[in-house]
Amino acid sequence: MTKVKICGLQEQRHVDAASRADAIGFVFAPSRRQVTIAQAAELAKHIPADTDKIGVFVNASLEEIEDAVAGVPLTMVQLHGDEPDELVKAIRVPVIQAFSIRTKEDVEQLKNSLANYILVDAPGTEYRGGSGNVFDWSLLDGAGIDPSRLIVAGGLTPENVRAAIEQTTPYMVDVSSGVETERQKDVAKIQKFIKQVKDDSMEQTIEKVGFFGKYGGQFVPETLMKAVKELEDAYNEVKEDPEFHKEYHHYLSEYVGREQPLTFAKRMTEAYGGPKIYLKREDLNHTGAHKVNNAIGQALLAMRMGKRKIVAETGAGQHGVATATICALFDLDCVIFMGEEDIKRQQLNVFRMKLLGARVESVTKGSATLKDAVNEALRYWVANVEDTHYLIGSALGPHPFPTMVRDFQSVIGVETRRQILEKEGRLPDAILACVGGGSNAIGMFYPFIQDKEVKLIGVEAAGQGVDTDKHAATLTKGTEGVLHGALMKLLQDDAGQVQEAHSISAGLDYPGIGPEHAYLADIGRVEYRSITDDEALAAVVSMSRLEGIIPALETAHAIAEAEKQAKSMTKDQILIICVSGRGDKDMATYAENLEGLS
Ligand SMILES: O=C(O)c1ccccc1NCC(=O)[C@H](O)[C@H](O)COP(=O)(O)O
Repeated sequence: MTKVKICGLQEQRHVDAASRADAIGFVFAPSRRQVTIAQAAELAKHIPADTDKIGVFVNASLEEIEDAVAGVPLTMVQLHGDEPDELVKAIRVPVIQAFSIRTKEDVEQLKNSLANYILVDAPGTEYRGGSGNVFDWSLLDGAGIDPSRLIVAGGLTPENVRAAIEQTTPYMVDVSSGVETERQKDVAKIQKFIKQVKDDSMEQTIEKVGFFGKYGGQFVPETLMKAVKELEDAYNEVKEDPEFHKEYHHYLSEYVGREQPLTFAKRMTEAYGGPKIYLKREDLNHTGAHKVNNAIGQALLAMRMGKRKIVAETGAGQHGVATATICALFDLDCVIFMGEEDIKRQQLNVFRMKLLGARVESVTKGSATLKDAVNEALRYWVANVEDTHYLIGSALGPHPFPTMVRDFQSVIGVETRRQILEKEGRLPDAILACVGGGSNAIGMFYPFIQDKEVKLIGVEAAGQGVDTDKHAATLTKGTEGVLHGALMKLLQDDAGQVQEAHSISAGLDYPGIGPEHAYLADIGRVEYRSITDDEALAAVVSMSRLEGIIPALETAHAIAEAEKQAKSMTKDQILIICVSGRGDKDMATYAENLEGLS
């Protein structure tokens, strides 16, 4: 597959956006994109170990180049000036030599280069490179350049890069200007460029606004349409705003306590007898679960929109607690809808929300669980839409909610990807996460979607068994239907009436599934399995005793499936489990169901 280099990066959020690129370029030559060695070194700390860090120079001395190679450290050097062969030979890391292409003669000349790689670019305008101009690719036709040495640059964009690859079949493509808006790097364009190169019809379908394949959309009443569109516009704006990202990451680090470790589970690894097992520790977040990653992002967005009132739903209470916490932090008015059944199961969290200043509204309609809480929260939003933001807790609801929640939760997968590369020097063989609405899972999976060698497994709640009427295994047993503003897979009867879901875990007790999961299941990129209540409870005991970590009931579903998966995996393989939350909230359920535990 053609590799991708994103050049001229100067900010952390752009490095994060390029986390799936094969190479990052730092410009040390005079340029508006110029960075110092210290700046590049700081950014390089967050670049995965297997991503090349390439320094771009124009007629620099060997000493200057060596300082940067050691200081960042750089894994390659790109020469964009008139550097002599002696310099190329003296550099101790692989060298890329850039050539401006105007004529066939220019192409002939570059063949004499002693560099490991040859970069073909349009002639510079303002500086020696990064001009944003395209050269005539047909000049390379039949030139006999070794494709394994060829890097194509010059005016590439997400729109033309596939055509460039088809025509020139290079080893790597390189872009700078084409992923910028008004001379600044643009997160969405960086991600789109990488997707276009690395794949494929799948991701292009995902990008169809508001839909994942056929799933998703905005199936909302007329009265909500204005609010949904307003939210969509506001989110599109903040996505590109460096100040917003800075603020978001500030709270993640200073308030939530990120980044969270990727812990090697030594005793689980030994006990399960298969692959090396790592745990992504979302349980260590302030408030005890992954939910807070999304709550902070959406609360900041609500304030940008001038809304200081928040409504949310909660199932297990984790999202309710996260939302109440963030509302206390930002002094926002907060009302949380929670099913009466869940209120009984999660007394401790109900009290936490109240202590934090939120109003908890009990929902008695329907099965009095998560689905009904979402219904009521949506109703409340319709009635109060002028000054209230609906802070949805999972990757559900009308567009832009599923995309927005996924993006805020992707911090899980972005960190995990970097951490496993640092620890093991390679990507894992399998990743598991529990799935209710699907927010921890999509946040974990999304940064790995293009890594086809990584098996992604979502674990649903089989309750008392998928062949009973007491389960929440939506992807195993569901059919297409609309719920809470989106087309998804649902548990429903022949008349289209939504059926009650069941799981011992309130957070998985939902009859639908986020639309992106429905799509990923259809195309086979993610495999979905299900685990019963009893299997989950057994996994709670197993993990508590093997690792000293008491998991949430939701998380326990992923752990139980990990034990099964481990049986068919080998010792040289790596498996990662997303520990979406800790078990404190479930103590009453554990005490009741694990009575007699010796
Ligand atoms: O980017 C610069 O400002 C720059 C200045 C001096 C020498 C090289 C420079 N950039 C190199 C690159 O960014 C890429 O190798 C390539 O030229 C990108 O071209 P484009 O996509 O057309 O911006």
